[in-house]
Amino acid sequence: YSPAARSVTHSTVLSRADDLLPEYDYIIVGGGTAGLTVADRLTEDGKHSVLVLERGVFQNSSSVTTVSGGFWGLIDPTITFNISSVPQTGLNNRSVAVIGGLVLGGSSGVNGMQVLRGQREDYDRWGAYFGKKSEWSWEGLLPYFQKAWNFHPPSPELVSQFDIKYDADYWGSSSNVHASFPTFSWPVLKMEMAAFGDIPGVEFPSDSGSGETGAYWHPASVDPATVLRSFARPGHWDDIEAERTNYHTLTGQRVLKVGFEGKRATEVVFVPGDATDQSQARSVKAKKEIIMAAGSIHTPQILQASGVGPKQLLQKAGVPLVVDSPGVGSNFQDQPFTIAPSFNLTNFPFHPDFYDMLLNQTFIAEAQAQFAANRTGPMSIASGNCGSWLSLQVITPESWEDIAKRYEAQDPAAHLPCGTDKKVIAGYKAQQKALAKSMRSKDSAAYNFFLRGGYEEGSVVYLHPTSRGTVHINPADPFFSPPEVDYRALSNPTDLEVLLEFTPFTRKYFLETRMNTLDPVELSPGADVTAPEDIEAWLRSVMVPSSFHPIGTAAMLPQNLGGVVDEDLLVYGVKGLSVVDASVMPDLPGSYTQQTVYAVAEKAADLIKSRA
Ligand SMILES: Cc1cc2nc3c(=O)[nH]c(=O)nc-3n(C[C@H](O)[C@H](O)[C@H](O)COP(=O)(O)OP(=O)(O)OC[C@H]3O[C@@H](n4cnc5c(N)ncnc54)[C@H](O)[C@@H]3O)c2cc1C
Repeated sequence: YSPAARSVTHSTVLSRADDLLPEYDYIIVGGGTAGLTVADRLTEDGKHSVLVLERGVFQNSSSVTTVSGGFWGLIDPTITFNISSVPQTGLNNRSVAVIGGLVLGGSSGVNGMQVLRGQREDYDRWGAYFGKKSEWSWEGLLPYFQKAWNFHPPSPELVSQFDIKYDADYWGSSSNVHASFPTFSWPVLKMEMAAFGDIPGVEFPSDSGSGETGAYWHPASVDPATVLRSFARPGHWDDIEAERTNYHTLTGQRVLKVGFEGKRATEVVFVPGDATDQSQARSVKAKKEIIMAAGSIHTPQILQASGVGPKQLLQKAGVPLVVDSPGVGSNFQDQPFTIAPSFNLTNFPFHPDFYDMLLNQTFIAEAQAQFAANRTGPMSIASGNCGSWLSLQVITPESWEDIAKRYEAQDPAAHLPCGTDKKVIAGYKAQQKALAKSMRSKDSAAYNFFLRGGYEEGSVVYLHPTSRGTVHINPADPFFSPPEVDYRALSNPTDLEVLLEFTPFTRKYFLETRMNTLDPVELSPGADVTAPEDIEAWLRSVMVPSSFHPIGTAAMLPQNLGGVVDEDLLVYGVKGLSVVDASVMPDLPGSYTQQTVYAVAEKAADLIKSRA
């Protein structure tokens, strides 16, 4: 390979689309978390040529790299997309912001850096959709979780100060993507964590990666050598060991569609990122495979715009049909947030705390000086490192069985969008059975309280919602208009039933454990809001249907269950096209999503190499 290219780092970065080779073995659409992981693995033996086409650009500003606080990327509009969702009828017709990374490295470059794995049952459930022999299981994925991360244990001082449990056997040490702990943490967290143990049924597992429920400390995606964000770009793109002339990257390019010869995917059509029409469209060919990694919001858009999607939607948009794949853009899931009361701890003897880092100028100046001197202290904390991941049995010992029973008895079509395809309904029926089982399992988490370490707390995430949304191309403009994103929040009544249990449980945590000695006063919705209908009204007014963990829009499920990809991650009905990003997860793990995305991508790379 000898294109006119400049090697800024180790992947060969093409400065212009004119420098592209006419043909690559593999083309990866989206240089995000999954895309760069797969690109790195496919190019490491030097046998295959790979092109990554990414809509964002290389960006190494402080909003990408800064660890402290965790969310500088989220608020930087130059490296994120921000789409308004369809107004949510379940949320008083509010539209909510759909945000993800639009930068080389994708959402791993803007996320909150919390590294969590979910429960064993989550991955066994995925495999069970295909049958007992599936290699998608906890045991099947564990080697990929280990391969995906380079684990650095917490310091002995942190371990003894906070009673942190960890077991390095659940982790690996060879990846360039790092999982590490801060060098400092907020003193109140010791008590906040211990207080979970005052609640019957809450365990303290041996490691955050052991696949169990309970209260635990977990690492963040931070490189401990530099105390900068560790993510897919440094991990799988610029820190690779030698320049790879077979690994090409072209940034600032918006992929519009995949082109087919018959049923074989052969080319990718793209335009410069700022183009508003197709006049500058060009294409590049793939010999072996086109690999979709544009994330759960844009992978379904590109597939639909390419003719792979629900027939009626494509007809409406005037997109020629390549294969009727009703699951593309259905089965959309994310984890609701802001769904439990928040409390102010009015008798608070712990100093410093999380709020000092926000409000106390003297403390902030000291923390900055300490970080500048040796990269330690409060500024080494990202968005948090501990909390609880608890089963419905723990949350509501009285009602979990009734909730599961009522959910299981639902007509699977009843709460899906009108006109949902029969196969997609069958897929939901299978999920309904599996999720009802999870509701009854003490080894599956429904509720997550993530702790920040301040005098005010109340950040709760619902891990396994039952409502299903959609991501569809805008029929008026499939290519340039953002996709229509509809969470269909609270469309399944089981979600409200579960969420109504989160309020009394969270109150119990503050008022009936050792937390009570800190004189907690409820801030929102307020102690006088106790009737279910009032809590429901509050939920509908404040709930956000997303924790930025979208999945499921190109689900790995059997084809008769509305699946888009098979167990090898190949798109049904066509040849030479696969999906490797978060959209293949058939349902959510009981955790945040980045750790799983990396593990799935590592496995995807092996699957792709095995068919090379
Ligand atoms: C603000 C935020 C906070 C989060 N916090 C956490 C957390 O703390 N812990 C956790 O575990 N998870 C977190 N997540 C979720 C996690 O980061 C994602 O699940 C994961 O990174 C998704 O990886 P992906 O490969 O599926 O997609 P992405 O990493 O988003 O990659 C998709 C890539 O495709 C590119 N692209 C899109 N459209 C096109 C197109 N048309 N042409 C070319 N390229 C295109 C995008 O620019 C992007 O680079 C967070 C996510 C966000 C957005």
